[in-house]
Amino acid sequence: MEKGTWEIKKGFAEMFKGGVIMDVTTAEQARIAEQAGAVAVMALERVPADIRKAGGVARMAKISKIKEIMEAVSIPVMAKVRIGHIVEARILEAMGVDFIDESEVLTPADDKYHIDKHNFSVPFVCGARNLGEALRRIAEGAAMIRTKGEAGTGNIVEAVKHMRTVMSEIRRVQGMPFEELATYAKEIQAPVELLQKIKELGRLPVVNFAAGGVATPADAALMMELGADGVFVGSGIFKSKDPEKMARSIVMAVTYWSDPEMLLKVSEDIGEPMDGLEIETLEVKLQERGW
Ligand SMILES: O=C(CO)[C@H](O)[C@H](O)COP(=O)(O)O
Repeated sequence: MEKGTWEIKKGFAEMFKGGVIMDVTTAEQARIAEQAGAVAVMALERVPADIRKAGGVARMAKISKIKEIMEAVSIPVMAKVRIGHIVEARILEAMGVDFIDESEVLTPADDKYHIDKHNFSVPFVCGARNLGEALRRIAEGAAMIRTKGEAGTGNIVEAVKHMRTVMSEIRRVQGMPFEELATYAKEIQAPVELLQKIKELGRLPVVNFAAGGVATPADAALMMELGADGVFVGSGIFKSKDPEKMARSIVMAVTYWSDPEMLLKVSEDIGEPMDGLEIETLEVKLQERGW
């Protein structure tokens, strides 16, 4: 099969729809994620709550760590690179990871430019807080979008804000006559061709997951209710008191997000969720990285 075409990259991301992608830092965590029913894992050095706590520069995970995770599971393995770090991305592509996340959770390598993702065979996912940001990333070649939220806080409010923003901007585009699209494209700094596509499809042209701050099964189901195609969870699982239970319950909640009886059942026995942080108290907002 031809490798690395736009259709293949985009189609691969579509296979994750309705699923949960879990951040993992060890082979052991990757196995927990796979057994819980994650559709993919994201290899990184530390989960966002720990990155936030430790401060300093957060980079691509150690090669040995990523290899260990790739060997431990049969589901796809994603890994993060710093925004604009072309070489970290080339290294991950050479390793054969399945997907790259050009992520604001790591310290940016470039304060102006994101990676030209068309230059890679491996597909990329990128974060966005609004439609303009999502479309700029897609124009650069991202085959999947995730709303940013505020990673590592266990606070769902920013994830909700970003998903609601993207969805309401899509609805606005749907109602716009064609002659207004060019001006709106200029306003949100997005290519007009992509806005035309959105008007046609009534959604983003790639899969859009929610991320950043999911800490309970109810949080995960809320993001599905708001229109997410699936959910990324990191700290919410591995900073909870019982990661195995929490991972399983979050997967169930994403599958049965519209069934309150089922949500009640899967929310009953999850152990203690991670501690949460108020957004107003944060010194660093990861969501502000990238543009
Ligand atoms: O950047 C990500 C998506 O790839 C993180 O996995 C996600 O944002 C995790 O956030 P949290 O730790 O709050 O669940």
